[in-house]
Amino acid sequence: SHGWGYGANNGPEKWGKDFPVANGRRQSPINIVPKEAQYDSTLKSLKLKYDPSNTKGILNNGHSFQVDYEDDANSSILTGGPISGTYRLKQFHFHWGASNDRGSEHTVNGIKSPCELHLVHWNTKYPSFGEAASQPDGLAVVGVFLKISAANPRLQKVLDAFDRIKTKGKQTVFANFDPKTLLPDSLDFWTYAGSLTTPPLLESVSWIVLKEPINVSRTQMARFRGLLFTGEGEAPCCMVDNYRPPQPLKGRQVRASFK
Ligand SMILES: NS(=O)(=O)c1ccc(C(=O)NCC(F)(F)F)cc1
Ligand SMILES: [Zn+2]
Repeated sequence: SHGWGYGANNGPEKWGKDFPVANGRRQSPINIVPKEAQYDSTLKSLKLKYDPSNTKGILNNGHSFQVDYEDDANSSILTGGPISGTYRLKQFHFHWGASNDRGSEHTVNGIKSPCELHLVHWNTKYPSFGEAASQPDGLAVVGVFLKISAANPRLQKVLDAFDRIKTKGKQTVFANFDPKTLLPDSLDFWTYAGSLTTPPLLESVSWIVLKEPINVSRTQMARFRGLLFTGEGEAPCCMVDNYRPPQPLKGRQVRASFK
């Protein structure tokens, strides 16, 4: 059967058929309107502590590529910000467009970025990621926008792995990568209660979207677009436009950690 994807027949407009929560009350992504975000002085600063030796590998999962981390100890964790307790890093991945005018999931004042990084963490009050993913306070995802600028040397190691994960299902060894190197100087953020942006669209995510983008060059973006949605031996389909558009806010409040 044809699973979900980003094509005309299985894309975001069709997900509600198999996943009715697609029309739920806390869906992601959203359009962020900075002027309507409420500054909340009680928000703590974000604390991210990552151990590069936890890096497990890099995988083309047919929707994006992700870098997976060991999560059987509190060595790569997120604390502070809007969350209470300790959340462990599970993986990070990206969403991007076929051209530089689109690709991000969150938008700011209706403006799309060419790419968006998601660092996915789960609440250690639950026994596992899978368990946490079904709880309203189970996950915390840090979103970082990428903007076209000079080449970002911190992305090079990720890009250099693409030749080995070109097709769906391929994974390769990837070691000692510190995701902290992908973060901007400022950890100022917007935060709101949302969901996974891909099926099963579970409403379990505390979203933490950084205000400051990181750089990516046109050439580096072109290499993202060289990955394939399709598996080896299938008619090749470029992995591009793997983003869900903004969803209705439905009365939710977006808070800002900064004035
Ligand atoms: N794009 S996102 O919102 O950061 C995002 C993050 C994680 C997952 C994920 O682990 N899906 C598999 C699961 F949990 F079993 F359903 C999907 C989307
Ligand atoms: Zn994502």
